Amino acid sequence: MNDNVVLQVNNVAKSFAKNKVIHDITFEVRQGEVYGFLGPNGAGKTTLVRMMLGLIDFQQGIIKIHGHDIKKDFKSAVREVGAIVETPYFYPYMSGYDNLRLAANVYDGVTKENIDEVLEMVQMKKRSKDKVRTYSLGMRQRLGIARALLHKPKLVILDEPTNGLDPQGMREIRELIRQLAIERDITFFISSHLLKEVEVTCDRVAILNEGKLLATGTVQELLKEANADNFEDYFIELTKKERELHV
Ligand SMILES: Nc1ncnc2c1ncn2[C@@H]1O[C@H](COP(=O)(O)OP(=O)(O)OP(=O)(O)O)[C@@H](O)[C@H]1O
Repeated sequence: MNDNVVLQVNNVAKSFAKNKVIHDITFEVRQGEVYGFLGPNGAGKTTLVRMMLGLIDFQQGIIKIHGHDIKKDFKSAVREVGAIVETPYFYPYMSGYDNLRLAANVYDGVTKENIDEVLEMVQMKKRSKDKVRTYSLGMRQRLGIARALLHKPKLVILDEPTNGLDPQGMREIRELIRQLAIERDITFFISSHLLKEVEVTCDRVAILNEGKLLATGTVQELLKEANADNFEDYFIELTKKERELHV
């Protein structure tokens, strides 16, 4: 394996009963990049994220995290991942700090210093002694990212990280992700249906539609290849072509 590769998804397919929802997908994510997994509602993003975390099984292909096969070497693979899938849950009547302390019990060797460090990283140190019920949605999301970082994972997976946030909250999360990737060399895999969000946050993107991977690359590369000048037009055209093939 190339040391630079943190996530490998190789020829992966998944069906629910007879309904194939992921079709032979292959891509890889490199150390330190912010990778956007973009697709309309129902494309299969959450399904793939859950497969990557070992939460659901799949019939075909291999998923490796930092070289560890999620099926054959589950413990080593998940040790390398931090994730937020859906809205992170916290005990509302406990402080942010105490919530993290509780979460830290799950891992070996996470110290008080590690908790302080992740709170600092997401700029939540000042509010960490306040009860979570007093936090805004954006603050809860930042605390969720702190929790995902506690065991120093190689890869952080965020499923729709700005869902429900106002524009200011969205920008804060976006800037935090970019900052952590650049300053801490943390690799992010972000699933989203928000084009603008992915365009401004991610180094490279994969476009998923009806369980099929239609394109991968930087936004600039994709636009150049298709001779398009705006990402929204490109995306709608690309997914429309695919839809038309099926009518
Ligand atoms: N447990 C399940 N049983 C049967 N079908 C499922 C199950 N989970 C997901 N699906 C189907 O798989 C397809 C992909 O769903 P998924 O939730 O992964 O899409 P998504 O891209 O995350 O969409 P959204 O942006 O709306 O969350 C959909 O057709 C969905 O109905």
